[in-house]
Amino acid sequence: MAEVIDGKAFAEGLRERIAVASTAFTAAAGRPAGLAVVLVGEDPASQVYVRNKGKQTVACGMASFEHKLPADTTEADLLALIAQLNTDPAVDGILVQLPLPAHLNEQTVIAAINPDKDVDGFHVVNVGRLATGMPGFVPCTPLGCVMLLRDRLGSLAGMEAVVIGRSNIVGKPMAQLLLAESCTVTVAHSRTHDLPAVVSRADIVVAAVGRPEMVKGAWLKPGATVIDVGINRVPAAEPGKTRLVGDVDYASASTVAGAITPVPGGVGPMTIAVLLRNTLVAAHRNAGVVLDESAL
Ligand SMILES: Nc1nc(=O)c2c([nH]1)NC[C@@H]1CN(c3ccc(C(=O)N[C@@H](CCC(=O)O)C(=O)O)cc3)C=[N+]21
Repeated sequence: MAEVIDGKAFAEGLRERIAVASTAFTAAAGRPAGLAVVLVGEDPASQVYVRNKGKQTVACGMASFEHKLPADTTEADLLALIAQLNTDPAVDGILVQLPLPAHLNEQTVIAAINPDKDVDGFHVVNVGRLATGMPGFVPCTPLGCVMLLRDRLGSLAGMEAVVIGRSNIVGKPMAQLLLAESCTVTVAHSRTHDLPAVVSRADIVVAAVGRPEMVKGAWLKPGATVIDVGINRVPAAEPGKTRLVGDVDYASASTVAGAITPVPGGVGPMTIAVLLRNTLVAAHRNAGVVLDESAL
């Protein structure tokens, strides 16, 4: 049976290290690091995530600024808020919760964020920095996945990595990060011919397609390390209830893989912990205080 990669426990440890560094930052800078989270609309799942982010931000000794805007907010009003946060010296990181309501253009909104406060790493400037190996901000979910992989495998150099999914927020940055770790990287997607054959050569499989339990154990190379980014709510056995499953069929995959992240308790908790890490890094850069990033 595969070893379970406990992302929840790893994220707790990371948050403890962040809290220590955050206290030191507050002493050195004379103010805490600050994260502003902007939520447009009343999507219940988004409200839960935003609340959790706020709680964990405060628990790590940082300041949390929540901006909840009505679903019919105009683009001009949202851009005005972002402009204000860009110049607010108490705000080091800005996160605009996605997806936005359909009348708001996500690319326009992300482009308005100061790249040096873009702790999600979604701004084209940070995408370009990642692609060219310059320091910037890396999207939280893929960075959390690489932390789990490095913790389990040490150097990833030379390994065959297959990323399933090519989204801007997970698949593409994940591929860039694995390339920077000197993996041989394949990006598979909905148009890939013979996905099982592609997956079967992977030492590392990252599933980020948003299709419940799509990746089967029989596709895997025995001993492979499997990172499941999927968070899918599906009907539970009990009528009217739902349960959370990943993009990987855990029951079959865990009999073939060497190690696997569970859902929940795998990649999800890492995403928020890395967001706090990016915010603390942003604060040090913005305040000109030196941070030993290896301590995180
Ligand atoms: N600008 C922006 N940045 C984001 O990073 C962002 C976003 N928009 N929009 C929504 C998605 C989703 N997301 C998650 C964060 C934590 C968990 C998480 O902690 N999940 C737990 C529990 C899940 C549960 O019980 O519902 C787990 O997997 O164990 C999941 C999903 C961040 N997102």
